[in-house]
Amino acid sequence: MSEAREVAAAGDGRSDDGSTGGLRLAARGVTHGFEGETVFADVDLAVEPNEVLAVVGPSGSGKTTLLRLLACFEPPAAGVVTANDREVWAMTDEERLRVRRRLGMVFQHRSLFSATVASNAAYGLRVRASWGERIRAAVRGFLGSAETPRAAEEALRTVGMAEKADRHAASLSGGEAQRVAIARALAPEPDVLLFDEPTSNLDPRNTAIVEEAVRAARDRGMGVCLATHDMQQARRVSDRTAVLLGGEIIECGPTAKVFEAPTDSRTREFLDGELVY
Ligand SMILES: Nc1ncnc2c1ncn2[C@@H]1O[C@H](COP(=O)(O)OP(=O)(O)OP(=O)(O)O)[C@@H](O)[C@H]1O
Repeated sequence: MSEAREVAAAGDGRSDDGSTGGLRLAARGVTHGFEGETVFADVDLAVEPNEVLAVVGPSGSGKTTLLRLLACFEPPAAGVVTANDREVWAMTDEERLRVRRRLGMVFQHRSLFSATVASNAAYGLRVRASWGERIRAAVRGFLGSAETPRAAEEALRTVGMAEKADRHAASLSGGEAQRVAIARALAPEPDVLLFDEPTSNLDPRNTAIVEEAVRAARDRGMGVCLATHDMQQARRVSDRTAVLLGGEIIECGPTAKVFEAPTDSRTREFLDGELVY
């Protein structure tokens, strides 16, 4: 069976000719916690193609934990995570890996590799390349970053880091490293982006650059799940907002509606900064 057919048979959203359709990632009745303590229970949430979904909530409410479950890092304690309606933890390791390769992720404790900016940005492209491409690239010196693939270059340009492509990652400021981590996630054109506080280290100008990159990714058809405690950021970039509070999603809907006419009184209090957890 060809790889395209195998993938189509796995039902992860790629069509028979190998082209990609959208990927819908969802948590269904998900409960998770640590050391006997429940962080959240019975969470339902889906990241649709072509949308930015913001997950907002106070520190410690479980935003990172939820993103890690959607990223298939670990199975939930209860409930299921699905990719195009297939339970990811019922898939074979190979099928799940294919789903993960369709995700672009930036987590708070991101770490760049000890290599140049260009090599970091090209990482996802190297991982996704077929063995034949990898061998040809290695022969051309691509793996040693002698050449930056166009998609990596483009992603670096998107976050304003193209001029620093030859710099070593260790020499970057925190904000620059953050932007390179974002370029690394964007370069392979994933179907879904999972961004955990992607602008926490950035000044207003660079925050605006990243927010524009998020909108552009959405406009190219990607689904973006953005965890943030910056309410104004959620308002500026997201199409839908989910409020994670007190161990549950208390509200999820169009961003304008959540901000202007929330159905749960705790949402209003949280947005107004009156609810302290
Ligand atoms: N690996 C772990 N082991 C034990 N407890 C954990 C682990 N990861 C997270 N927690 C706990 O789970 C809860 C939720 O953490 P999480 O990082 O998901 O919250 P968050 O909403 O992303 O917070 P922040 O906005 O501060 O990043 C916290 O109480 C945290 O201490």
